Amino acid sequence: MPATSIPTSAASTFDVIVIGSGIGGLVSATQLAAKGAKVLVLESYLIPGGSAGYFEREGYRFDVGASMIFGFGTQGTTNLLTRALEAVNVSLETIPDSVQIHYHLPNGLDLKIHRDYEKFLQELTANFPHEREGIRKFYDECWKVFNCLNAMELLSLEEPRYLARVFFQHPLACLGLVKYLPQNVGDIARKYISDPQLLQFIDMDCYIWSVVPSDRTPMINAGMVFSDRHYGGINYPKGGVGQIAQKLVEGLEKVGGEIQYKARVTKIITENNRAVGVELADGKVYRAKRIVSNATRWDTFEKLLPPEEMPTSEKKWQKRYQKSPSFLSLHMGVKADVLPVGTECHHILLEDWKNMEATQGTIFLSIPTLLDPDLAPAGYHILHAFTPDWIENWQELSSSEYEEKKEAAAGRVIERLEKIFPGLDASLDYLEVGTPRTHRRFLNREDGTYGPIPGRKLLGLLGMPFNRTTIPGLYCVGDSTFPGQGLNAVAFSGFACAHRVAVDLGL
Ligand SMILES: NC(=O)c1ccc[n+]([C@@H]2O[C@H](COP(=O)([O-])OP(=O)(O)OC[C@H]3O[C@@H](n4cnc5c(N)ncnc54)[C@H](O)[C@@H]3O)[C@@H](O)[C@H]2O)c1
Ligand SMILES: CC(C)=CCC/C(C)=C/C=C/C(C)=C/C=C/C(C)=C/C=C/C=C(C)/C=C/C=C(C)/C=C/C=C(\C)CCC=C(C)C
Repeated sequence: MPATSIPTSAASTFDVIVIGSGIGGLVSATQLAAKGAKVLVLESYLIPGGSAGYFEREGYRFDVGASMIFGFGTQGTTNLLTRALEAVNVSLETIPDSVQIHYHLPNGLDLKIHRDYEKFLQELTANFPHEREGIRKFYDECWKVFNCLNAMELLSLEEPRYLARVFFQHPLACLGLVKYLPQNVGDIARKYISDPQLLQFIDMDCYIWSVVPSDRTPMINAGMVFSDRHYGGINYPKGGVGQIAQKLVEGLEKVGGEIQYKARVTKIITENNRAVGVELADGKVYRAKRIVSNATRWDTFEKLLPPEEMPTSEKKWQKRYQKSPSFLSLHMGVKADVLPVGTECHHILLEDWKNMEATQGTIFLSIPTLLDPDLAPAGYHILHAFTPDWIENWQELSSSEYEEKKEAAAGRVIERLEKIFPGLDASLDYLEVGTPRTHRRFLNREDGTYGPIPGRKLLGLLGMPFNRTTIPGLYCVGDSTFPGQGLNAVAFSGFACAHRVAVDLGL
């Protein structure tokens, strides 16, 4: 790779530069700053958080992405968001949700995932009484994975001394994880369950967070999600999801780290094939001993580095994993009386199983104001509906065609939601529609993707890369690293990345 010379006078030097302030980037930055590293975070947008950011309109505070948050438990080791905040002496008030999801599925299958595990099993079993034993065996096996994870300190799997230590401290838990790392949920579910509709339900229970059915969803991740929803539970941060990033930044600055906004990195600078600095859109240059990219792997290796020099390992990864769809999002403000008493915060709507993975098939709906009413004016609620969609469907349109297409698509989503909330359309006070183009523009994510998904059935999590890259000095963090999408998942990647970088820096 050709060396780029950096005028030393224009360059400031740090131990670590983190490109992007998504939760993966911020956890990594705070961990490193807390260990004494001189850290600079460069964020292209005006506020931190990335897909866990927020925006305000007419008295409403909307979460940019999903409002269903894992990782805020109080016990064990898997409550990584709680731990990340604690590490920099900050905390957040959270509001527990007693139901993870209310499913509205084909053939009248209507059920809730209760925080209470036994209550959830009872409700599922009431719908599939002939599968009573299989249901318990399957979900109990997910607990085995979770219990292994929840027994040990979660750090970098690329650090041999840590691996030796956890193996010595928790040999059975480690061997349990080694067993599950190459497995997918679907294969385990099929060991115990044969009812096709119940298997479809388990596909959906995976799809809503992994964006793929159970046979392509890693068992380790399902063990986390299917158990932690009952153990640590789903807890909403008071003030909105955006508070998580705001607090992490507060903590980062408290321990001496620095963040700059409107600082778009356009280039990772290499010298003798080693990452040594970054260049911003305004021409500024910063140097650091280590560079951590919280941009997606596609953005990192195709835009921030010369695509023609992409390492072979990345090319191979791109063959195994593809970009998931992005979303069409409707951010709505509605009159409160449209929601019947007892409405849950999160809903999934699908009318026909064959559309589960289709474009604008499954509808995800969050109503965070049921947990934190202060996010909307008195007497109103926020409804955030989103449904998978692809960038290709929204390109090459004139601005009037784009607006018309958004309006028509939003109309269809609202019409479908009327089945759960009759009168929704008439109760609308505010509506803003985002498309894959919006996600690409504001989140800086190639094609607005939600993250990587296996292009075909893979061996569980074994194919997901850790944080080091083949370019010395360059690391990746966030959802295109092990273990993938989800705030608690990218928080893990942040801990792991910081651990590996800290060891490499001798901290
Ligand atoms: N309920 C939930 O679990 C929930 C809610 C919201 C988000 N999420 C998850 O969060 C994950 C994403 O987290 P993440 O840590 O991978 O990152 P992210 O994509 O959310 O954030 C990356 C940040 O990097 C910035 N950035 C990108 N390129 C840049 C550049 N060249 N220069 C400067 N800044 C740049 C972006 O502006 C963004 O703020 C997703 O998997 C998503 O599902 C989950
Ligand atoms: C030593 C030896 C021998 C060995 C070793 C072994 C080991 C130790 C291993 C280990 C492993 C590990 C650590 C792993 C880890 C993992 C993890 C952490 C994972 C995690 C995961 C998580 C997840 C996946 C999460 C997710 C979530 C999500 C995505 C969410 C989302 C949501 C949404 C979208 C929403 C929906 C909505 C509605 C419904 C509305």
